[in-house]
Amino acid sequence: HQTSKQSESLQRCYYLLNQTSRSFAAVIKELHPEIKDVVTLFYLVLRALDTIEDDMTIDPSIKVPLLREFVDKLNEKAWTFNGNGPDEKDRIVLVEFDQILTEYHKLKPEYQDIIKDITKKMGNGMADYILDDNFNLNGVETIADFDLYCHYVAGLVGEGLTKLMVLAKFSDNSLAEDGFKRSNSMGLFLQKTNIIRDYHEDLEDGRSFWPKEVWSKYTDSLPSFHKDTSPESEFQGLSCLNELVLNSLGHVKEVLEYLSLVKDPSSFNFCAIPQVMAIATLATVYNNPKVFHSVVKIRKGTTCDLILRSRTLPGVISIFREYIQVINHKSNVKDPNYLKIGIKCGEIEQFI
Ligand SMILES: O=C(O)CO[C@@H](C(=O)O)[C@@H](OCCCCCc1ccc2ccccc2c1)C(=O)NCCCCCc1ccc2ccccc2c1
Ligand SMILES: [Mg+2]
Ligand SMILES: [Mg+2]
Repeated sequence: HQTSKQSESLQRCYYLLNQTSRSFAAVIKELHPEIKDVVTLFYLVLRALDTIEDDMTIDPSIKVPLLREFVDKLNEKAWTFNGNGPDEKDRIVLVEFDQILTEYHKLKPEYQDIIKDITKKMGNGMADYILDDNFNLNGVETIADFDLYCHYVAGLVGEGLTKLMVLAKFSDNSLAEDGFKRSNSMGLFLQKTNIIRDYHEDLEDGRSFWPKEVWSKYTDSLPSFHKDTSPESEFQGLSCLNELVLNSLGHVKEVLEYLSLVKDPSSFNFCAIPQVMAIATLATVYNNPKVFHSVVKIRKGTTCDLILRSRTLPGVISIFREYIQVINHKSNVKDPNYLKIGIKCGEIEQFI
């Protein structure tokens, strides 16, 4: 008879999930049993790939081929990697990658194929955007680069999740019939919010994903927003930050359209909660000079309130409306993008 007890390796995978992402672990565990395991493995495989990308102690000449070939490890039975620096925060998912492989090989072939396809594209995309130690090679230069990099590391996750949910019959086929435009926006909204929020932390790690096409309008050197605390430099930094928030708001319409098409309640919560955290984070970082000196996070109490209110689409929409208002009211009339941000907020209010 079928025992309900999870295998040792599956239990270990849930341990690895909890160790590497409190926020996503909480929402993934909410999912229906039919897709909870495959989404957990999808997360762990991509987090392992990202742990290679994020590790600045791995030389680019090693890292680039490792990223491009990572997808081939999914054909192995027990591959592991111990080459991360000692301080790399999620190194455990690579050290214990054999546990993930054991469970990955038990998945239905069509689930394995979705994970493999996304992993291959993401690994090559990350490799295309590797910086060497003095910010050269092909960093994120233009706004098109910004969108493409975020497509590789987050938009593709949305695409893969949509394919998994449609295959498992937890979402309308219509989510997979827009060329994954809305799925892409789900990832870009989250990733762009993180990139804006992580300005200081990323520069400390020796990297940045803020597009040069934007920041070069406000400074000759991106670290100046942190180093130069003069009012003039702070004003330039805030104008740059606010322009990136404006760019991120361009995804809100498609995010809300996507959420309106997710029918299964557990899948809705899984999709809605990260987006609601993101709009709250965007409103908090908007016009906020603390971003240049620390990672600005939303308060714990706010998080609990947001989770409770985002169980239904009207609840999610009311949260977005509220934070769009916050951004509008925080706007500085001297900000070069003052009018554009007012228009964008107005457009979103019309739409919702
Ligand atoms: O190192 C870190 O802790 C942060 O790394 C960031 C970075 O390095 O840029 C960065 O790493 C990106 C590369 C690995 C992606 C791993 C991932 C994340 C969330 C998932 C959720 C469900 C299933 C699979 C998932 C896979 C990162 O984690 N950014 C957070 C935003 C990515 C959101 C992905 C995403 C996209 C669409 C979604 C739609 C619905 C629900 C969740 C969604 C989640
Ligand atoms: Mg990362
Ligand atoms: Mg990364």
